[in-house]
Amino acid sequence: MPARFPAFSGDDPFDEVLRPPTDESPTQRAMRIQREDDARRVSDAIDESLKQEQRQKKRKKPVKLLLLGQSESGKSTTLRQFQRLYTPSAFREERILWRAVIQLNLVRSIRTILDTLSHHQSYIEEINNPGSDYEEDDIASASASFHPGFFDDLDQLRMRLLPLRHIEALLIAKLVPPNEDEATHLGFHAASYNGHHRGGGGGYHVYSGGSSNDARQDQEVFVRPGTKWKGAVARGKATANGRPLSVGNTGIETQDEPTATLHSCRHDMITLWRDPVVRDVLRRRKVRLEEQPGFFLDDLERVTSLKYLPSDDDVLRARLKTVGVSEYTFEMETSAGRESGAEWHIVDVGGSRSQRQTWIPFFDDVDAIIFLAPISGFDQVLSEDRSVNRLEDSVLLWKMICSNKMLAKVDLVLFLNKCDILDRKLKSGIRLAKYVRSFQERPNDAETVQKYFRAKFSAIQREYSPNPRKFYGFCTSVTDIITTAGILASVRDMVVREHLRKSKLI
Ligand SMILES: Nc1nc2c(ncn2[C@@H]2O[C@H](COP(=O)(O)OP(=O)(O)OP(=O)(O)O)[C@@H](O)[C@H]2O)c(=O)[nH]1
Ligand SMILES: [Mg+2]
Repeated sequence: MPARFPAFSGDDPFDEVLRPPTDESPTQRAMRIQREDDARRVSDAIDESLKQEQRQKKRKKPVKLLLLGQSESGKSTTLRQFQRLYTPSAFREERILWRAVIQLNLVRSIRTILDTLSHHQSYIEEINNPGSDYEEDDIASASASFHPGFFDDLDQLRMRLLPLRHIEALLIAKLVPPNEDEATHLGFHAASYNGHHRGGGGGYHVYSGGSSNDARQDQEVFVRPGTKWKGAVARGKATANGRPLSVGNTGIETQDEPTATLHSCRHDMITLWRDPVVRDVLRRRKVRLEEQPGFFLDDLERVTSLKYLPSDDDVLRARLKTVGVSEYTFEMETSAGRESGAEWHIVDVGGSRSQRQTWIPFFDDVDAIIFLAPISGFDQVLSEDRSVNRLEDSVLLWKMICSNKMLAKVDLVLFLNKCDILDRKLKSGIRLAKYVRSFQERPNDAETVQKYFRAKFSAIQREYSPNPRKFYGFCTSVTDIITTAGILASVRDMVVREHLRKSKLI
């Protein structure tokens, strides 16, 4: 085959062109050297500016943090803590928008109490039925705390609390976008009746009547992450000509109706929650509202006041389920050492089982993962699958994350979360060994239990990680402002340090 180009002579083809002319005069030579020096200076300046740009880019590359864990593990709460600490003015401005969420949490707690009482009442009716085969002792024990007229009083209370049904619908319409179909049942609800309610399922419903809103009202309220729902609530707060605008999808809200109604119902709600008989029924039916997310019954007076503005603590304790995956981007507002002003992307995901396949695209280019394992859930089941123990689910998820090859180089931060609830449970006499046999005869106190879990989760990390990596474990209660501030500051410093180290290696 003929060669397309003449054979390469070995001489530099540019030599001929660039070589100084042989007949160059001294003046021409000086001018040429001057030109070449100028050109070199320009070229060096361009090189330097390119390098600067590159350095700038490396420095500007945002810190990317991914929050993972099962539903209700505390991911969104951790994100709120980051926002509270590092973008405090934005967090403060948004507090009022959480009022609707907290009001809904409260209304739902009241509904749970009334539902529990209804079920207990129908159980009593059933066991008292002449044809029933219940033992005398069962009957006596189930009815023990009821004084004559209790159920009549309860019926009247129910009637007076009827407006809460409308308020619940209003608040849901405000928060939940229309046409959303992913939602779980109010997990706690089903749990409370599971294995207790032997009656025919009848009983009264908390609120009379039925509507197409009933199905929505039985679901756990959720939002797609981002600020859309906040926009909807904020629009609801806007005023035109001094008059409040209609809100959400219903257009039926008048003057801040939820606040006014909750205020007018407050005495009845307080009576219900403080009643020793009601507490006794909740205890018998193992309904531990205090341990449930979005618990505000102990703050009824404050939360139902007409001028209620959620505190930081309230915002952290509010419950709003996440569906979907979203990146929250913010610049650290406060001075955070050298990294003040750095851009952070924190990815918050929905943790329920149906949501987990949406996590994978976010595994790319992550600096660190905070994995939340709520260790207080050792005696609970998932609300989306009641055959699965929560702790077991967390352990399996942790194994999956540790062994995932895409995440092999990502640093892992583990939050063994909800330690405050764990502590209360252990103190109330619930024994870990009953649910985790390998715990054996160890002392059933918070310190030993936390140490045990820490060792187990660390061992999984070591065993399942494809290669050694940085790993940090903390025992947390992410609703607690003071302890969490310290932990997040450590996490921030650690993540930033590693981020810079990796940027320098690029
Ligand atoms: N007592 C207590 N409550 C907590 C703690 N962490 C979170 N919570 C509460 O638990 C509830 C659930 O927390 P979220 O942050 O919404 O959970 P999540 O992981 O984002 O859940 P999904 O959005 O469903 O995936 C909220 O009401 C929180 O206030 C904790 O350490 N202690
Ligand atoms: Mg969430």
